Amino acid sequence: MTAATLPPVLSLKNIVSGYGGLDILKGISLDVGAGEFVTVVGPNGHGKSTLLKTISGLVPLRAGSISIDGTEVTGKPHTVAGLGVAHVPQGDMLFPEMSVLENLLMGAYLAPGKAEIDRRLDEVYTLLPKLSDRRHQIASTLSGGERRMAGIGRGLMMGGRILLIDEPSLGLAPLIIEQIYGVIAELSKAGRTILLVEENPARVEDLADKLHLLDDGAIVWSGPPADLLAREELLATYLGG
Ligand SMILES: Nc1ncnc2c1ncn2[C@@H]1O[C@H](COP(=O)(O)OP(=O)(O)OP(=O)(O)O)[C@@H](O)[C@H]1O
Repeated sequence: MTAATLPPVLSLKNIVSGYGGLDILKGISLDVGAGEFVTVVGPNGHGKSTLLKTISGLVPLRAGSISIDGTEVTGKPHTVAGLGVAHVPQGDMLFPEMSVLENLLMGAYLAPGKAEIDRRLDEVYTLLPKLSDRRHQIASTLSGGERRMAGIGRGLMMGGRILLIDEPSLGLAPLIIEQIYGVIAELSKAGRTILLVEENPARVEDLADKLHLLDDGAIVWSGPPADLLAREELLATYLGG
């Protein structure tokens, strides 16, 4: 079978979710193939974080379906994590009084045993050597960039093949954003499947295979990042520039 005929590893069909009486996602469909890097861009508050939380089961699905490797999932967080989906949430969500190592180990709560935990830890330290240097440092004393790396490292400790990454550049200085995207590019090159949400399409121009533009809980445009960046009218209408 060629790559084009392989079933997607993650497939969303008409998903609807929200909070209280309000639907935030209003029927989203998208596929992510094995090893693909897909980005969803859109302005603040239009449902990007809700999309990732719905996939990982943190926000209940109201309609539609989510499939992983062709099998529909129930949406319970531990079930989704057990299928290899790791969520790197916005704002790191580290345990501030724990060390880097303790935070990383929290990510491996579903790992089958110590040997597998050690294997994942080695992999994280190889990819993110700074975390190895700072393994005994308390998380609250890390810099913003180091915290973001620890958040990504904890996601990798979940053993995820499919990474859901929520606005990794949020609140970071430009140089640090470059470093974080360098790490994400390495993960992609190493074959991880990535679904990332971001406000700024230029950040993923050279990285993403496919980009979806989200507006008010619906996908209004899909294509390669360079095509969106060339469409000034779309950028002005949906992203304010
Ligand atoms: N727990 C919640 N309860 C009620 N409303 C919520 C909750 N979380 C998010 N919302 C609302 O859902 C909408 C979409 O929020 P979401 O965080 O998904 O957007 P976003 O595109 O990721 O924006 P941002 O980049 O600012 O995080 C917003 O109007 C937000 O106020």
